[in-house]
Amino acid sequence: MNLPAEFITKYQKLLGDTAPAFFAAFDEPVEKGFRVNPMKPVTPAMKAKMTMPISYSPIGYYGKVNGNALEHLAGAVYSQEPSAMTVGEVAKPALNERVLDLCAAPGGKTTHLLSYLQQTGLLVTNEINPKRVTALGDNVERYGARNTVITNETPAHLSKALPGFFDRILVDAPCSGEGMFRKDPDAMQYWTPAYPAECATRQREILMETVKMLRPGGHLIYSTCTFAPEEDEQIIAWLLQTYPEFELEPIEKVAGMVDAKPEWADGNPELAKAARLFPHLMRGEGHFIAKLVYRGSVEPKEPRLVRDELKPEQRQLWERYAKQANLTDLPAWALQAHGDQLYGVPAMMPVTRHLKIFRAGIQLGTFKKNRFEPSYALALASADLALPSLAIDHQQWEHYVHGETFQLATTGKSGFTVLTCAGLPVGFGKVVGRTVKNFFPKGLRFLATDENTQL
Ligand SMILES: C[S@@+](CC[C@H](N)C(=O)[O-])C[C@H]1O[C@@H](n2cnc3c(N)ncnc32)[C@H](O)[C@@H]1O
Repeated sequence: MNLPAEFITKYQKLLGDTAPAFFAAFDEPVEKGFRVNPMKPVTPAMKAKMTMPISYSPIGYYGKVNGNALEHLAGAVYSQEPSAMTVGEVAKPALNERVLDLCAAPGGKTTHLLSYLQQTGLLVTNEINPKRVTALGDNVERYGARNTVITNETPAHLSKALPGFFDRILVDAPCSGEGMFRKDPDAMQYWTPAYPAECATRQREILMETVKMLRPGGHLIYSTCTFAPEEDEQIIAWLLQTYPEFELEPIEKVAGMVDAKPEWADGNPELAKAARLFPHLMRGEGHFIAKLVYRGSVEPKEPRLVRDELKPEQRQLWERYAKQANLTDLPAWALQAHGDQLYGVPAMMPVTRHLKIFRAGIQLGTFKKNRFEPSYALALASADLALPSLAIDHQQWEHYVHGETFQLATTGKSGFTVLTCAGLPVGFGKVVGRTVKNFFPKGLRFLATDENTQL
């Protein structure tokens, strides 16, 4: 690979004897990986792929998955390069926490955090870029999350709205992306010797806002996919100098991870508690991760939480559907209607004004004249709910994602039914006699074949 000349000079100086091995790694094949969603069933095709476990993630495997496969479209697997998986493992939220993923699109780390929250607590997942937030929305929906609010905000607006609110914040910072050069050589186009320092300025600005959103005792996880000390050790050194309330917590170094390098910043030996992942030392593209605990003492005021906002007739329609669908023991939602759309907003979400919310919670469905039509998102989030369901085979699933109706061998129970394939909820169908009407979203339909949907 043709690495920029100044990049080579810089890392020759920094890495000394090990620089040749580091440069040689850029000519090795890209490492692929995938995570399994612990909130969904494992299909036989997944089982057959889960042969090379990643030692530091109980849900991570080496290998490639196909974006058109049933398992991917139904949110049972998520493609992620292996070194990026260390971030979710280090961040690992406990059940019921309030978590913020501040720089989240397309959602690799968000879906990893969701795997540990297990539908409890609250994940606010934010993406500043309005184009990228859509992909984040799609990935959260596929993953089947019922506890997530997606915002499209600047860190400054969020910190104003949610001061001292979070138990855990992940800042997977926008960076110079040196760890992406192998996967995406175009990333090198943006690189100049001055680029890491420019990114560092933005990273400090993001962190200044992040600090305002942590509660005392909360954790901050900072990560980048670059090797540049300006954006890694030097950012953490600056954070510790500027905010003495932060303490680094040690990250266990496994599978080739190494201590971060104090000598690449201000020499503070504490910095060695953070971790570096180099492509010549481990199977992955490269990352930097630091975990800090915030020892601030000012307890924030508890915010007012969201409440139901439904017209009586809407409540009636929803309750009628919920009863039919066995949704009696409802998840912790505030039910809110926006126009004819009903959302289940995580009950732990505070009331916020002036925030650009891309999606608050899960879209449950649409109010039609005198009835309620459940949504695709609800089907994908129903793996552990007792909604009426109907098993279809792979062939029927191929017809389903193409938008076709199909026939049952015998008359089925009428009404909206979650269709499952290999145990995975894939969307709604409406059974009328022997016909299953297709409710797979029009925008997602495609011509599926046995070949193009192989996991
Ligand atoms: C490294 S990427 C995030 C990858 C993501 N966490 C994942 O695992 O899929 C960094 C993200 O930060 C966003 N970003 C850029 N400038 C930002 C800013 N000033 N504040 C917050 N986020 C920003 C970018 O749009 C980008 O999506």
